[in-house]
Amino acid sequence: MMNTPLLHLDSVSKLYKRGGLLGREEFRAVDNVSFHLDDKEPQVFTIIGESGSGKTTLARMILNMVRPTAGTIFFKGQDLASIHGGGARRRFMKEVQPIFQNPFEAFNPLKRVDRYLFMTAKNFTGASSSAQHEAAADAALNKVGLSLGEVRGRFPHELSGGQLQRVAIARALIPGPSMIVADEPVSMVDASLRMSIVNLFRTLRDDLKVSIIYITHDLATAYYVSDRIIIMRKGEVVESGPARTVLENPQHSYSQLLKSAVLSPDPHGHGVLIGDSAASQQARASPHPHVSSSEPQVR
Ligand SMILES: Nc1ncnc2c1ncn2[C@@H]1O[C@H](COP(=O)(O)OP(=O)(O)OP(=O)(O)O)[C@@H](O)[C@H]1O
Repeated sequence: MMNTPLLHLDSVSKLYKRGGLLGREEFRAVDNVSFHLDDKEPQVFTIIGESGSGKTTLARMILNMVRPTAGTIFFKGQDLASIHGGGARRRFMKEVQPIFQNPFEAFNPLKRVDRYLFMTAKNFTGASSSAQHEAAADAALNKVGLSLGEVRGRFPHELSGGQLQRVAIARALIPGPSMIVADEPVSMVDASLRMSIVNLFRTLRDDLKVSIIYITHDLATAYYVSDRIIIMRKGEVVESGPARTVLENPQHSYSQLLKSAVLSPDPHGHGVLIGDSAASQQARASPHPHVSSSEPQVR
């Protein structure tokens, strides 16, 4: 018998109405998406696709911030639509934590970042003394390679984008979640630091048994970090499966285009991930390393 999945999306769609009074039409931002994450083995599950493919809408539905128009999302067997009231919401938020694209928007510029950590500890760990809140904040910061000493009293603008995104990840860890939904978490981070952030996801998966939903348009980090991948296009899943299989042997023409954008042929006819060579230096210099004018736009 299959055990209850951690997360299960069953034929999930989101429709928006578009246009003015005349010519108003329904637009499918997410179209009949189904997948599940196993409860036993934590994974980095990547949702990849170009701009407008519905990734953020899907993330918001998984976070229970947006209701699907059709279909059902289950977390540990519970239908998200059945979560009502403060207590139930808090229990869900303790289990499923978000990380957003721009840490400078996620933190109020006038508020010291350590306050967010203390508040999260206060709200989610049951600890009541400020010494306990500080200990929880420091422990979470240590998991992302920082310490309370480094961020204490600092305002967001006093940290780099990479540091601030680490603080956001530390904050997300304080409640002890079983899943983190990270929507484009590295696109505002300096290219040279991206790999260190996605590496962190693997550490969290292995050491803390947290499942990560990694939403991105960045093929290089996706290829490197993912256990499983779904590729979205215009709201639909066009391909899914183990990351290596999908990216090494894409079946769908759109996935093949994606592959050609991130892999370059080597003399033996195998694809080579843009890695350590001149190509990667060029990739680091460019905000969209996998995109060149002759290749598909993957944003
Ligand atoms: N609240 C809304 N009302 C109407 N249309 C919306 C709404 N939210 C998203 N959309 C539309 O749904 C489509 C999918 O958007 P979504 O943000 O999910 O895509 P995405 O893959 O995350 O793209 P990006 O990487 O640019 O954020 C887009 O065409 C967008 O304009």
